[in-house]
Amino acid sequence: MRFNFYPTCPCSDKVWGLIAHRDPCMLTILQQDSVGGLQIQTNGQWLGVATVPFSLVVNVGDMLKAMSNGRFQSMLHRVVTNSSKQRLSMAYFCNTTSDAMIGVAPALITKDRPAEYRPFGYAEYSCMPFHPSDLTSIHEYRPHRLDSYKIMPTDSVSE
Ligand SMILES: O=C(O)CCC(=O)C(=O)O
Ligand SMILES: [Fe+2]
Repeated sequence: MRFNFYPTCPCSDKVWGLIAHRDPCMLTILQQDSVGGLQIQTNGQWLGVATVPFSLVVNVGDMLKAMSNGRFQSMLHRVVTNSSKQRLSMAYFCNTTSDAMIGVAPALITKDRPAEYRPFGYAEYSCMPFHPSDLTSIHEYRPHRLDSYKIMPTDSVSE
């Protein structure tokens, strides 16, 4: 569980509350107050997540993306700062144990949709640094950390 406190920021056009990232866990259950500021990236566009009273935001993490063979997407998200209102959010991260091996659920591997990821340890994954561009060029495309475990289709040899 993490409490995120975002103080008011006089340079809200230059400072991120939280830089763009994907959650590394299975699922995040987020309670946010009414200030707003959470944004998700979809089709290259940043969209604000509405604040709905008494509701929770459920965010898919990278582990669920891998286990579902990409059926569930872990969204890139960030938080912008606000020059006049402080903000509070509470994130509950649903995690595997740190020694868990993560793999695509066998029932979701088919001939038409082979496993997209090789098995990996959650501990190794969660220690992997964010891509350096996370800290510099927020707007650029950056590879997904899960891509390190992607199974590349082998070129078939034609006769
Ligand atoms: O504060 C928010 O709305 C998002 C928090 C978040 O993305 C996180 O804690 O991973
Ligand atoms: Fe997050």
